[in-house]
Amino acid sequence: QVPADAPAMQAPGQHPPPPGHRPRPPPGDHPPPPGHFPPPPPPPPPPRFPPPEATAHEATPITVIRALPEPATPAAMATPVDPAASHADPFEIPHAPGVSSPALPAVGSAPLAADAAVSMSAGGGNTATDAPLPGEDAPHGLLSAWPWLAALSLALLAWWVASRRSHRLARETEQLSRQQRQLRSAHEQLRQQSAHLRNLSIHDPLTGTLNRQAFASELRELMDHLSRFGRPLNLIVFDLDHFKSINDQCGHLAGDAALKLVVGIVREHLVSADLFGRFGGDEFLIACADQSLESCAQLADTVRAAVERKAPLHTPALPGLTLSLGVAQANPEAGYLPDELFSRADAALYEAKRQGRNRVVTRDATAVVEPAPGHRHL
Ligand SMILES: Nc1nc2c(ncn2[C@@H]2O[C@H](COP(=O)(O)OP(=O)(O)OP(=O)(O)O)[C@@H](O)[C@H]2O)c(=O)[nH]1
Repeated sequence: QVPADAPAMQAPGQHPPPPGHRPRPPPGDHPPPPGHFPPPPPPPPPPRFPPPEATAHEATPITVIRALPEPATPAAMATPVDPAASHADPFEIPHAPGVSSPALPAVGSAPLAADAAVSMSAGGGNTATDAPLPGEDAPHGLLSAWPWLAALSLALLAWWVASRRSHRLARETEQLSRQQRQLRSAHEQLRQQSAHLRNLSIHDPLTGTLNRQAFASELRELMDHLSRFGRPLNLIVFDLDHFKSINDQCGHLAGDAALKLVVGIVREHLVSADLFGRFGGDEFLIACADQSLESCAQLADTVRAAVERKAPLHTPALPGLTLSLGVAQANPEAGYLPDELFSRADAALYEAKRQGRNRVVTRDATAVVEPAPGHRHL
């Protein structure tokens, strides 16, 4: 028996009555007759049961957790919801009669369920209607899929950016390639124009031979090279005989044709190492490297004879066209001085004119050379 003043010291429900305790009958009730046992007392409240002041909203997570483990059958889904039951617990998922409701986990041993309920409540106030139906993806599935969707979106964005960059680079590469081809073509045109201008600057436009300045430059280079080895260099200076009369009798164009004919004949007898230039007017120069004076004089006479033989056969005919040639040599004894060599060859030419034209005159370094009238140089 519990003393009468004991319940006043304890809060109701905080301390369960000891086992075997039977509640005190209300005042005025009669004690049960012998042999009659009162109904058993309700089970004591669990220690961690939500306090009486907890709202229905706070208890909702527990209700949802109870509904999740076992989905309702189609019959249960078709059963209308009992309004009374809704009033009792608006967040409880209705179930059909006869369908056993999933067992509510023991409150005192369900801390994980309580945590899950808290997390779902924080997600936006779940209600019984938010619970996934059979066949639907659970919100947890969507939540677990969004990182993959985000990664896929990032991958697509990266591919799009890379694709645009690749197309831009391809366009720029094509543009650069086109500009490179244009530059290469322009460079080739400039190279050809430069070569043409250089060709014009060093050659005589009428006959194509080296002009006076170019011949002099080439002669000095060749002379410097041969002087290092002590090899001879021969110079031929020749002039067309009575050329003025050809111009006067046959015309200036016939005079040009006579100049070209002579140049062509000379070319037929030269080698690539020889130099051929036009001194001016009807005078020309030939430089032959590494030959004896006699051999070079023989070459000069061969050219003379060819002009004399071919001129009458030319069209228009150039009868009486002959050459006078003077030959001199630069060697270790005579020295390698271009102007001195030219003076001796020019004196030999003057001597050939003086002796009657259409001939070859040679002047070696030991010969007494009568200088040509007037002072000429390369
Ligand atoms: N057709 C033509 N004539 C030229 C050219 N250059 C110079 N002449 C002429 O060539 C002639 C040269 O004559 P000269 O050097 O005085 O003497 P030449 O008549 O050859 O007589 P010799 O030299 O004494 O045999 C001049 O009448 C010039 O007008 C040219 O490019 N074309």
